This record gives sequence, structure tokens and C-alpha cells, in this order.
Amino acid sequence: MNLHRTPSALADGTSDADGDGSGLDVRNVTVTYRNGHTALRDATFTTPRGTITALVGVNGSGKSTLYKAIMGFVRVARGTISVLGQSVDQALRKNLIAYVPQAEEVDWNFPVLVEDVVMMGRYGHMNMLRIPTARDREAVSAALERVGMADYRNRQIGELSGGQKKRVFLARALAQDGQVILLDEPFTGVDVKTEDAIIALLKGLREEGRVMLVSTHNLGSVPEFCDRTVLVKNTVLAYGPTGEVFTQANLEKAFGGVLRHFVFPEAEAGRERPVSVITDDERPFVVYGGQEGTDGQDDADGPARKARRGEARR
Ligand SMILES: Nc1ncnc2c1ncn2[C@@H]1O[C@H](COP(=O)(O)OP(=O)(O)OP(=O)(O)O)[C@@H](O)[C@H]1O
Repeated sequence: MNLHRTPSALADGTSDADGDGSGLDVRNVTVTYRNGHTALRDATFTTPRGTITALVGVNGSGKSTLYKAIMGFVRVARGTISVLGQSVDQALRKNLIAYVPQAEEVDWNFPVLVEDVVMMGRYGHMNMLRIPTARDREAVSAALERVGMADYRNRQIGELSGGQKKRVFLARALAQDGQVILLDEPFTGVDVKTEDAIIALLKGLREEGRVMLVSTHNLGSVPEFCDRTVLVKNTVLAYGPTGEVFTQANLEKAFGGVLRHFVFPEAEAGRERPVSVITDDERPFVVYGGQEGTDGQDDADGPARKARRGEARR
């Protein structure tokens, strides 16, 4: 767990379009809303390029506030945020930050076609008249193809299922060519197949060196695809590699009594270790004998996958 890293931003806040190779650097950030409520206090974490980071915390812990700060939607009262070695303003001007919203944030009655939603990702690349070029159209087609939604491009967005809508917003982030992609609870209301498809896509984007921040309540899926974790509770409680941060003790600190936590001390046939199930959601995080993650004695599917699919044996 790395709590005190050297800031990776360049001293003058500038660098080339791709940044200096550093990822996201949030340092001592405090956000106070107009009503005087301080939603985030002295929050610090850093995550490099080519990573997927889980943002985990209870409702109201400050995850969305952190996203708003990274997107420049709220004023940061204290602290600094550096995006690929640049200030938030510079990163926004270069379209480096993309956001995939929660379904509830969108007015689905607004009549707009799928391809138009994805084209919105290109706005920052267009001039003031917003007339799409061949390159913009190609980017939209490629993004829709990549998320498996090419056949839906002329459908109204409001007619799609929850999982399909999520994919369309992911396509918008891809069309934008965002290098830092903030995903707000991408798995809420999606089935396991779509979740797997989204995870596969995120892993591909990680290979391309992008930075993904994923807020999620699906604790069971975090060790499976998030190499890093940030635990939020009005501040950042801990951050770093998931193997170090995503522990039972830390989760209890982050969730307090909010988590449902079952311990099954009796060994199952052939098992000698207790089994803990930690969940604030229908897909739990399972701890075997105090060890999280993979279990050599398990079958090939592994406990994390079973947990995610709600197949943890009880
Ligand atoms: N515009 C606002 N004005 C005042 N307080 C706000 C505002 N937006 C959020 N808050 C408060 O700030 C705190 C953090 O809210 P935030 O939306 O960041 O939580 P969250 O972790 O994203 O929650 P969830 O998991 O429910 O999405 C909450 O107490 C919330 O009531």
C-alpha cells in the first residue's frame, strides 16, 4: 500500500499531449459544497497508466465527488489533481478525460439515436460548427463495433436495455479517445454476460495504457479485474495494489457495519479453513481462511469468479 508517493506531475504542470507517462495523481484534495458540507477531505491517491482502479466505499462516501473533482465540475478547495502530468484544465481541453455515467443521471426520454450519443464523444475534437468529418464517423463506427453495438446505431437510446445503454456510453468514451476513463458503477443492473464483456473491454483498454477508475459496489469482482483499489470514506482510507488494499480489515474500516459479513467456521468437506463472505451487494467478496483472491485448492473457476456469480458455497 503506497500512502506517500512523490508527486508525478511536472513542476510547471505542462507536458506533451500524451503526458509524461504518469497516470492520475490526486493529492490532499478537499471538496466543500456550497452548503458547507465537506464531502472529501485531504484525499490522496495515485494510479499509473495501464491500470484499472476500483473506487470502493459506501453510498455518500465521496466517490462521485472525486469524479466531479477530476472532471473539473466542482471546485477543489485545497490540494491538486494531475492527469497524465497535466492540470485538469489542460487535460479537459485535450479531451483526455472521459466519463461513463450511472444510468440514473441520464434523461432517457430525450429522443436521440445511439450513434448521436457516441458522436458526442467527438464534440471536443470538432470545430464550433460541430460538423462531423469522415474521421469522426469512423471513430464512432469503430467504437460501436468494439462494444458490440454496431447493429443498434440507428435505435433510440431510450429503447435499449440497461446493459446496452452502458455499452453505448462506453462507446462514447472510446470515440472520444479518453485516456483517463471514469466509470460510475458500470455493472449496476447488467447481467453477468454483459459484465464479462465490459471487463474484457476494460482489460483491453488497460493494455493500451489508459487509466480506468471504476466505482463499484460489486466487491466480488474487484480482485478479478482491478489491479488497484482506492477505499473512500470522506477521504482516501487506503490505496494501492488490490492484493494489499482489498483486505477484510480495510473493507471493514471502509464499510463499518454497512457490510453484510458472514463467517462459516465449519470446514466444508476437504477444507480446513473458515470461509468469510463480505458483501454490500448481491455479489460478495469471499475470503478463504483469511486469504483473499485465488485459492490453489479451488477448481479452475476460482473463488473470486464464483463469488461474483453468486455461486459461493454456503
Ligand atoms: N451538490 C451537493 N451539495 C451538497 N452536498 C452534496 C452534493 N453532492 C453530494 N453531496 C454530499 O456529499 C457526500 C458525498 O456524496 P457523493 O455523491 O460523492 O457520494 P458517493 O460515494 O458517490 O455515493 P453513491 O455510492 O451513493 O453514489 C454525501 O454526503 C452527499 O450528500
